[in-house]
Amino acid sequence: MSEASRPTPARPAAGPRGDALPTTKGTPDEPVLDLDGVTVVRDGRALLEDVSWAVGADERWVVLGPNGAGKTTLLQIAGARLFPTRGRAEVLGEELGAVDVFELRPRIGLSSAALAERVPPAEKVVDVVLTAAYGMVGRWREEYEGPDHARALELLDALGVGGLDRRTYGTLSEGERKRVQLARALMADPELVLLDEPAAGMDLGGREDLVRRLSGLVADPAAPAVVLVTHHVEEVPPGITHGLLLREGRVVAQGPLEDVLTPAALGATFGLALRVERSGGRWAARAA
Ligand SMILES: Nc1ncnc2c1ncn2[C@@H]1O[C@H](COP(=O)(O)OP(=O)(O)OP(=O)(O)O)[C@@H](O)[C@H]1O
Repeated sequence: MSEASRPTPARPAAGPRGDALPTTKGTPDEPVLDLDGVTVVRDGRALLEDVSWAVGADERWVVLGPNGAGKTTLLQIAGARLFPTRGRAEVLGEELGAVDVFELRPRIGLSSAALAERVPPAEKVVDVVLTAAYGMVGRWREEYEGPDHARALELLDALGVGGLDRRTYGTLSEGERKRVQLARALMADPELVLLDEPAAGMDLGGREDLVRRLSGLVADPAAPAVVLVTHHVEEVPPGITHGLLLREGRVVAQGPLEDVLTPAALGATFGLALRVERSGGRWAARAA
């Protein structure tokens, strides 16, 4: 299945080896995301209500909220997969509704459950990553060049799944799939990286390893803007600079992370009294 009517190859840049995630930052000085009064209505119900939010090119955001808060819906707007019912959304300087989204999407690295479900189980792991260079899911008749193949292998390696490139996607564990999805999100040298619950389904060791690798990504000044969605403050990697809290489609709080991850704001978001602790750049929350 294809995301784009005409595949447009991206030009990935070579990056460092090892633990570092090879990425290159985009150029814009303007916000990579600029939402103004965004409302999304389905079946007469507002899934997002009057959301105004700007993400700068140097910022790394986490979006937190309970089940059904609208986090994925917000990421779908940010990924140019969904249009607002009301309000205005600019992604990478382009207004949704006034731009060809098929040209916009290859500039965005998206990792989401919806996209993952579209990967054919028989697809080779390296191809799951490679096809992102063409904005596609599922290999068809594209010709991939040597540097693209090398970059896909490099990304798989950097995410700790370097030995799985010849396996089929359907044979991977959930944690392995998450890593492959992340490699795919970074493949096309995106200007904006959107990660929807990247640690969901991972065991404790896998989660900690992923948080460490994501921390390396968000700490890299050369990396693009990142927006990470999660339910758990424990999954917020050190280096995340800003937070947005959502409840029932509305923004409860947004801003610098330390101002947002407070017991009051998190308590209002999740609907219970919380204790919040920070240690070594990591966060933890439990019922008070
Ligand atoms: N196409 C749709 N039509 C109607 N309702 C929808 C549609 N898509 C999502 N919803 C509803 O919108 C609400 C927000 O969904 P969304 O997936 O954005 O929440 P979320 O914060 O990502 O939730 P979770 O943490 O459980 O993944 C949910 O109640 C969901 O059932």
